[in-house]
Amino acid sequence: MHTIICQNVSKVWGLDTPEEVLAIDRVSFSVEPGEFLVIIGPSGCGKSTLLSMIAGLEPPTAGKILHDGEPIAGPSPQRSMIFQQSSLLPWMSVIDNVAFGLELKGVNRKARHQRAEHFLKEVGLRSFAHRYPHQLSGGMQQRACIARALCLGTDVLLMDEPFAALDVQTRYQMQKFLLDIWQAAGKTVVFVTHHIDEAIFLADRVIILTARPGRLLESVTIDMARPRDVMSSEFERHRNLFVEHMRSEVVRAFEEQELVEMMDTRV
Ligand SMILES: Nc1ncnc2c1ncn2[C@@H]1O[C@H](COP(=O)(O)OP(=O)(O)OP(=O)(O)O)[C@@H](O)[C@H]1O
Repeated sequence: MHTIICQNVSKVWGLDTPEEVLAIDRVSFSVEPGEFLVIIGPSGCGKSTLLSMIAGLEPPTAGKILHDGEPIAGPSPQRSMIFQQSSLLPWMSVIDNVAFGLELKGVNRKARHQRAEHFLKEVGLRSFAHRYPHQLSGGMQQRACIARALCLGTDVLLMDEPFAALDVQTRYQMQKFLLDIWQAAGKTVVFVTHHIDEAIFLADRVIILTARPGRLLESVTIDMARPRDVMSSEFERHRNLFVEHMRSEVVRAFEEQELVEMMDTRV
């Protein structure tokens, strides 16, 4: 069985208002259990919109989204979102943040701290358990968010440009770290980025969306062995293929943006 199925999914923001925007247009794809799927596309093409519908934070305007065969009717602990900015609660220690989902489920303090400690160790943050989020670096905060999702026993990690705010070195370390965690934990990952190298480095398969409205342009399987060498000719071949696929879409997105800005500034 597929873990996630999107069938002819569309999303219109501001339906029947002057601000109506068709963000996603009849997109269909599925995600296998344990697959690492990356969604890529030009700015504003609807990547975050699609992810928030899979998370159950927004309903589609048309079409169906299923998780393990069941229609997604709202958020669920089985699907955890990880955003560009850490969503840790600033007034709670790291361990309380990681254990927070279990607290909501009524798990007692000792049991939830034991489980949270296990996942903090997995992400290399055991010695930071009693610090507060502002005492952690950006990369460490994102690792704590991943630990929180794993601690909750989530099936599917939905990641919306989670490393975009990090410097290049930390971003690379976090990509390697995420692959290790994904391989060890056997989770399904749906990861949004507009960074071609990040997509090729991480993905089993990449879905490319067109400029808005986001439609499915291509689905590309990345059949390179891991760990992937960004300097290899094989990586370069994939990079060129993606640049080729995306070039016209990026130009289209940019032209449309310019047009919108021109209309906005017209008196
Ligand atoms: N909550 C919202 N209300 C109204 N319109 C929205 C909302 N969220 C997104 N949109 C619009 O939907 C379109 C797609 O936006 P979305 O953020 O999904 O794109 P994206 O591909 O994730 O962009 P980026 O790569 O720049 O983050 C845009 O035109 C955006 O203005």
